[in-house]
Amino acid sequence: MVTAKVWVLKKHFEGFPKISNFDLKEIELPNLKDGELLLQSVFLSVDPYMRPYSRRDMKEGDVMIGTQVARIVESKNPAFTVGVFVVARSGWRTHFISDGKDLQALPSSWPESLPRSLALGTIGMPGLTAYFGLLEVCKTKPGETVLVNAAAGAVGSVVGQLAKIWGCKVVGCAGSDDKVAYLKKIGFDEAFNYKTVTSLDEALRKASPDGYDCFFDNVGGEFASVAINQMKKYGRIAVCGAISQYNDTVPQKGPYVQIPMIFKELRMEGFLVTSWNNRWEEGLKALLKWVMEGKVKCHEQVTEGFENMPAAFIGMLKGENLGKAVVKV
Ligand SMILES: NC(=O)C1=CN([C@@H]2O[C@H](COP(=O)(O)OP(=O)(O)OC[C@H]3O[C@@H](n4cnc5c(N)ncnc54)[C@H](OP(=O)(O)O)[C@@H]3O)[C@@H](O)[C@H]2O)C=CC1
Ligand SMILES: O=C(O)CCC[C@H](O)\C=C/C=C/C=C/C(=O)C/C=C\CCCCCO
Repeated sequence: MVTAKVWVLKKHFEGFPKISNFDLKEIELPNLKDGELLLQSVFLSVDPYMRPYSRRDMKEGDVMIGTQVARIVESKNPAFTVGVFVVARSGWRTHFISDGKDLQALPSSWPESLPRSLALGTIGMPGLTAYFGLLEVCKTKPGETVLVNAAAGAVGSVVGQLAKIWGCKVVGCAGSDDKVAYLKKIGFDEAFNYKTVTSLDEALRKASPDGYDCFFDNVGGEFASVAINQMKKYGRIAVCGAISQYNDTVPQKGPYVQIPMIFKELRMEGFLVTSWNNRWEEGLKALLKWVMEGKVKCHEQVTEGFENMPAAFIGMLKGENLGKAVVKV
């Protein structure tokens, strides 16, 4: 019998998550039935969506939702062999049983030298979010100017690098000077710390006096309200996330955006990366190629130890991560 450790949502979040919202439990896993697999998590992801989705999809006592890179340690399913690594969506667990239907094998061309944790970040759902958000929502053209916030994060850092590959000028903002330095290192044309600028409006205008063709919005809120007024005519806004609001106890009341939307004939489109589920293989292949060619740089914020998952999650929401936040078990 294998004992799995799991993190459950003890109490729904009110405002910012706290360690006390979580409970660490042990579950004795049964012996495998025919067709089943036993897997051990090796890297687990902590993502912003977990905050809003927990209220929508979970009840207190449930195992926290999430994805992981896991290794098959026992198999009674001829389609899967021991030792193979997969991406699963089994939540915050050290070990779990699967029938194999919900597992995605890492691309067969995955080099041994490449950290498998990237399958949770740049060469995984966040990277795909950047890829499809830019390609299919922003529809960037060479020579255009792209703005991205939370730019040093899992999604934002890929947005900026893909926009550079696709011939754009890229402006990014992040919440620390170290992150701003990182953005410039990976090729952003302009970058600023939104927490320390005296005026967001001035900082955006200085970074791109002619305005922005595309705005890849990961943050929402006041930033988005200011940025929309600096969009060029016929600009496109990809509404990817609103992390500035996930932890609100009282909904923010931002200024209305209708007037610039109409006057500048903007297109603002919300999207979920799962809308392109049938093209994830295309995206992963492209992202893996760019990473191997050195055209897309990766950075991970690795927290050691399953017992530190809540702290890693809270830290990511507070901006303590540079690059994709993952937990190494
Ligand atoms: N639509 C979709 O399919 C998907 C949407 N998303 C969304 O994309 C966004 C980025 O996700 P991801 O790359 O995984 O996360 P990140 O790796 O970017 O980590 C979150 C970052 O958000 C920033 N942040 C947190 N709170 C605030 C705030 N109040 N104001 C401004 N910035 C804040 C912090 O960076 P900083 O130092 O810059 O403050 C923090 O590091 C999220 O909104 C997420 O929900 C992600 C995946 C799929
Ligand atoms: O199991 C699930 O459904 C989670 C799937 C996660 C998976 O890896 C794929 C997609 C992740 C999408 C992330 C989306 C965002 O981060 C956007 C977050 C919030 C938007 C508002 C949600 C409001 C819910 O009430």
